[in-house]
Amino acid sequence: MTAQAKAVAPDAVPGNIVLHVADVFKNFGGLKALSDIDLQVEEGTTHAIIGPNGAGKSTLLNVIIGRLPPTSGAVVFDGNVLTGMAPHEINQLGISRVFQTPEIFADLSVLNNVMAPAFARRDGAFRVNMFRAVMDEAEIRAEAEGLLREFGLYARREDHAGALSRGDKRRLELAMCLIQRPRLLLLDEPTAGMSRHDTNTTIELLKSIKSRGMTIVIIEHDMHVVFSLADRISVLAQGRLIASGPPQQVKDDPRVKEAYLGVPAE
Ligand SMILES: Nc1ncnc2c1ncn2[C@@H]1O[C@H](COP(=O)(O)OP(=O)(O)OP(=O)(O)O)[C@@H](O)[C@H]1O
Repeated sequence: MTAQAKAVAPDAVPGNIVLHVADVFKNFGGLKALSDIDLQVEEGTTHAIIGPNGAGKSTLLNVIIGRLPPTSGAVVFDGNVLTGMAPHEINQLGISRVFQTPEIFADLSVLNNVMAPAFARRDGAFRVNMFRAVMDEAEIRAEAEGLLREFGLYARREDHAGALSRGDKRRLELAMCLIQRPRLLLLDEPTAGMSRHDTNTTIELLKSIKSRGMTIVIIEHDMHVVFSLADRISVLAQGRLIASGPPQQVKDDPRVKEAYLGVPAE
């Protein structure tokens, strides 16, 4: 059976698995960046993907969002095989990604940055959440302002987004994702380069997003962030998934200690 067929077989994917990375391999020439990755993300959970530098985390994220085709295997989201789809089609299905380098419109106001994705969805650029087609500008503005209040950016709403601090830009990008009401939020090192204070603010924000039942996949180096948020942790090392499970189980796994500390597993 092919990986793709296996991924969509009804008995292979339990009902509450929203994302299934099924037997994915990714080679760059002779380099095996990902080998035999099988990862399942349950709806409503926060699933962290961790691993030492060069383990394959960014490659995995890029395969999920369609920026890189897998060499073999498939990614299935909510019953849809994503493999072969363009990144914007994957976004339309309800997957939003917050990038390491915030992708915002620097010359637009903070408020307009948050409103822009909602207009795009309302005006037909997005297929899902069609109820948004009836939203008028006042409703979109009210929702955007609400998000900015929650994210501590309301006072800056008329400022150019380019003038925000690094931490505020990342929170703005998060608000731009949330106004699209994604079903899955992918976070690529959301606190990279942040001060401890900014990191803690972002953790609290993500906890609040998580408490609404959002499914989150997070790639993160900072273990304080990982253990503050994750319900499940999957560990990549040299392109292979070496452990996956609840945080304490993963923390105690000798293979994980070996991957991080170079201490041989018993
Ligand atoms: N486009 C590419 N072409 C060739 N090799 C690549 C490419 N992208 C990544 N690699 C290689 O694949 C391996 C996995 O890289 P990847 O960036 O996915 O790791 P990572 O876990 O995200 O690392 P880091 O934590 O340092 O960002 C590395 O050996 C990297 O050099």
